[in-house]
Amino acid sequence: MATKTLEARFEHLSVKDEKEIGNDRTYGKQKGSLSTAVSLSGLGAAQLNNSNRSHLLKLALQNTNDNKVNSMNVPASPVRSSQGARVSRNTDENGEQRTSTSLSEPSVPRELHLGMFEIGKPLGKGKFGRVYLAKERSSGFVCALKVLHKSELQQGGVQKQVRREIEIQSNLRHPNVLRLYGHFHDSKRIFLILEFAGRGELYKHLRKEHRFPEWKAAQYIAQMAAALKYLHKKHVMHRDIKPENILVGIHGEIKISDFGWSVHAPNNRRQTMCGTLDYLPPEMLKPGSQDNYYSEKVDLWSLGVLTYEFLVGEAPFEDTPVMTQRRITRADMSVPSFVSPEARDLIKKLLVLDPEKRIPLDDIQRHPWIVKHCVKEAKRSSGSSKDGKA
Ligand SMILES: Nc1ncnc2c1ncn2[C@@H]1O[C@H](COP(=O)(O)OP(=O)(O)OP(=O)(O)O)[C@@H](O)[C@H]1O
Repeated sequence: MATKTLEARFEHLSVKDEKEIGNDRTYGKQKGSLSTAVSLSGLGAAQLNNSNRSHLLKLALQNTNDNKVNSMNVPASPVRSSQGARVSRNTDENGEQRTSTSLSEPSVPRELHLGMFEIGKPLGKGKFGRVYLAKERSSGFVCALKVLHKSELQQGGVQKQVRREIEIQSNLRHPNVLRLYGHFHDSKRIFLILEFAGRGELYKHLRKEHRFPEWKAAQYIAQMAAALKYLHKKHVMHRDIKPENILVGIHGEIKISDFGWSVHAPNNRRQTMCGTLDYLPPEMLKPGSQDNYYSEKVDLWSLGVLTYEFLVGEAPFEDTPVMTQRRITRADMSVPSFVSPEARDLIKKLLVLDPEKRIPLDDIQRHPWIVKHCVKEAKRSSGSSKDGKA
């Protein structure tokens, strides 16, 4: 089935709650033929060996289906969310209020639930979530399923950020922004159905290559500029642009991810590698700076840091935490001589202390360094398609 059709399919699914789907319950034993029990806690089945796994997962997911309550029978009172999506509030038998969000207005509402997905290999683990490759059973649509434990979100005090991430990301549609197709939850977990980024984290590619050649860096920055232009037009500022928050699609295209996490504790790897401050713009370091003291221009500063790190292999203000802060507030950095004059020019136009004086996104797309590498690439690929090459 064509991708477009499959995506459309997700857009028309309404999101409903489940009763105890995949609760920390042990499956398998009740099916006498199996001696091994599968716990779906944290989708722990991923730790099973391959021969058992697919069969047991099938059984476990089938079981969750058997236990599913048809929540569509529960009377609901529709209200509007801040994003204009229709939100229904139902009360379950435990008195727990459950909320379901309809992303669009499907003529025949369908619910999302774990049983719709075949769970594959783990893709990674974040501070609060585990991410699995998954396939929607009826369409074969491949996606990434992110599982967040409500108790962990609560402990970390990040429920609001997750809610914001869901609200923001589910309304974004751009080739360089990771899609969030939908979400659902049970009493313990929240499941996010995400676009699968086949080539994984950009951060890992950068560490492996140490630094990118100029043509590659320029193409990534052009894609970032296009994505940020789209986001800023929608009044969304990312505020946490860094290689760890960028994924790579199957065709090598970048996908910005991690929305609504700007106040989220930074990734451990970066803490241990080079501190947590590297991408912070000077206006966010000012004492007492609040959300409303800075604008979407913060993303331009981070784009400058990103351009530098792509080309040099390390961030421009990398130092001890105190020195990094000091150097950021003075824009104190030097670009190594192996970086081309055009790239250096763009970095210097982005890493400007006054947010209003940073080069605008439109001008980035017209900058000689971007034009040089992206036009060449466009010509190369149109030439190869004329030749009938892939
Ligand atoms: N859509 C996706 N496609 C492919 N891999 C993914 C996808 N989403 C996440 N991953 C992988 O799973 C890992 C964990 O992702 P997750 O979003 O939970 O955490 P994170 O953003 O890396 O870290 P943190 O939670 O600390 O911000 C990622 O680092 C990435 O390797």
